[in-house]
Amino acid sequence: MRKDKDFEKFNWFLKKYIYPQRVKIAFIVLLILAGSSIGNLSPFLYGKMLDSIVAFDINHLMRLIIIYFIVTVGTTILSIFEGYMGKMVSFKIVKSSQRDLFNKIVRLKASAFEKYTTGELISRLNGDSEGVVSFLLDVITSILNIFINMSISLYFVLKISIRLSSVSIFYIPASLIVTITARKSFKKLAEKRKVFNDKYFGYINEAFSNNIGIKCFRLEKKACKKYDNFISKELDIEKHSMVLSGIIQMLNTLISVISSLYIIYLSGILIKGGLLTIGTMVSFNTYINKLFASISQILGLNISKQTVSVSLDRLISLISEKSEDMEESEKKLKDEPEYVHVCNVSFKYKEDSDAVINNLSFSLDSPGFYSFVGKNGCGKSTLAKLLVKLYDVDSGYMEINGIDYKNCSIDSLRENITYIQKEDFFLNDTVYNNLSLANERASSDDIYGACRMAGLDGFIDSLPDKYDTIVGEGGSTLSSGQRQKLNIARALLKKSKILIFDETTANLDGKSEKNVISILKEISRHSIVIFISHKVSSIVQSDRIFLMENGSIVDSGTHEQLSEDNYTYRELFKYSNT
Ligand SMILES: Nc1ncnc2c1ncn2[C@@H]1O[C@H](COP(=O)(O)OP(=O)(O)OP(=O)(O)O)[C@@H](O)[C@H]1O
Repeated sequence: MRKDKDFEKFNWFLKKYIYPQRVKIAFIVLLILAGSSIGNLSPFLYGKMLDSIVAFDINHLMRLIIIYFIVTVGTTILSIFEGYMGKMVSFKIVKSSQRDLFNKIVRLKASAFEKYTTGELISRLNGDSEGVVSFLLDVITSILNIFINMSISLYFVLKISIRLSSVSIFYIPASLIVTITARKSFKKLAEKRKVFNDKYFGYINEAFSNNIGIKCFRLEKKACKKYDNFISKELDIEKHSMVLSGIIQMLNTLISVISSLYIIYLSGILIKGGLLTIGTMVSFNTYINKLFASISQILGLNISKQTVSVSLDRLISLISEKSEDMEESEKKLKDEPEYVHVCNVSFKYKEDSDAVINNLSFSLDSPGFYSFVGKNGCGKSTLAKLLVKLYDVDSGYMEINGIDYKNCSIDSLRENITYIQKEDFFLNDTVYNNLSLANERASSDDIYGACRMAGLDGFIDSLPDKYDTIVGEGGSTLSSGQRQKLNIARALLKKSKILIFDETTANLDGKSEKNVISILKEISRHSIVIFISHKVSSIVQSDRIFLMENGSIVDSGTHEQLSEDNYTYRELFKYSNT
């Protein structure tokens, strides 16, 4: 059963990534075979040269030297060419599997994304496929060669002396026992190393991306100490690996030494009895070593398979995660959306956690400025995420323009709903390119116009390279208010009929907030604007405010109505100024 599983996963990888390169791989195999067939002549020639020296046949020795020189140069040229081609093919296969993995990762469902840390994903993307590809290519390109080497060596070994070849009766079973015993330990070690790498990359990513927090809380020492802990854990793994390799190496050396000494002892007896020459003894030694090297290569591949199988499991488990495109539904929004209905919706992030959205219902049937307010953690942002189908509801029903969310294509939904999330989303690119992410079709004039409306034109003009200024990783060179204004400009560029803003005015100064709200009010004349905020000054002009508590909507109305009728609402904004 286990074997079948292993076969299945290796077969899957072979078919998907190695098979498309079959012609080049076949050519590499041919090069290897040609190289090793010529190379196999060397020990034979060497033995003959020694015998010519002993026989004082200098003319024959000269001929043999010339042939030996040609054979050596020829094999080297073939091996350089084969090495180059091998690297190219391996690069292509690794990159094609990494491309697929990257495509998969960026399309993972938000819920699947939460299962892995960033470091874990980086570790799987970079570390796992390379190991698998190099192992499989190694097997494919060397297996034939190994068997040819084995057959040729075996032929010469048996031809030179059957009595000397009896050493194999000890060597082969002894080596097999060592390999089989070592396999399990190497697999366990590989699993341990992968888990370590995931945590290590996760920590590095965390430490670098939180560098300001680390500075502010004076955590540099702690951060370095934690890094030292990682080093000592890695050292433990390395030690374990070295001890294991050391033991295996020791056992293999013992097997080899015993075999060699046995050969020398027996050769002595045979030479004394005139049954063997010094030259043939040297040739025999070289061929038997080649034979043993081929056997140990096969056994080595068997051990590597255990390590690679761990990498392959990790690749497959990531590839088999649910991605959004796997669930892409057929129904597309034909027209621009005009209404959204949410009926008795409930949702929890994890199976075993409490519901974050509880029997929530509301309808937005016409353009307007709709605000969602409530205490921290009451589920406002979660609701926004459900509205763009980042998560699927557990129960209840959501529809947009008559299409059930369950059947509505994610592409068409997100094309028609602009969601400006609370967390910043900026690439380390120019201001211009960051803006055009919202709408690739937007012209320069559209982009300049949107920035003017968002109150950004003065600021952008003051930048050294204006719109070509690089904003830094995550927009780190911009202030939080400037980032929010850029987000408003993005929303203006996307021009959709439904817009969701999650705390988009939280960091704006009074004047900028007023400007942004008046723009959004203007947009809300023909679009549905959903606005999440803790600032009463941002929501006071809303056409309707939904008050949320524990994942449900408990009341709704205008600011005046709620202020008058609802105690919770009054308490919520008790300390805010309008
Ligand atoms: N990815 C997640 N996985 C698990 N739980 C989550 C996740 N995101 C949010 N939560 C939990 O869901 C609840 C609602 O969070 P949500 O962000 O929707 O609240 P909110 O009303 O927007 O809060 P705030 O006003 O503080 O922004 C919280 O208890 C939070 O801990």
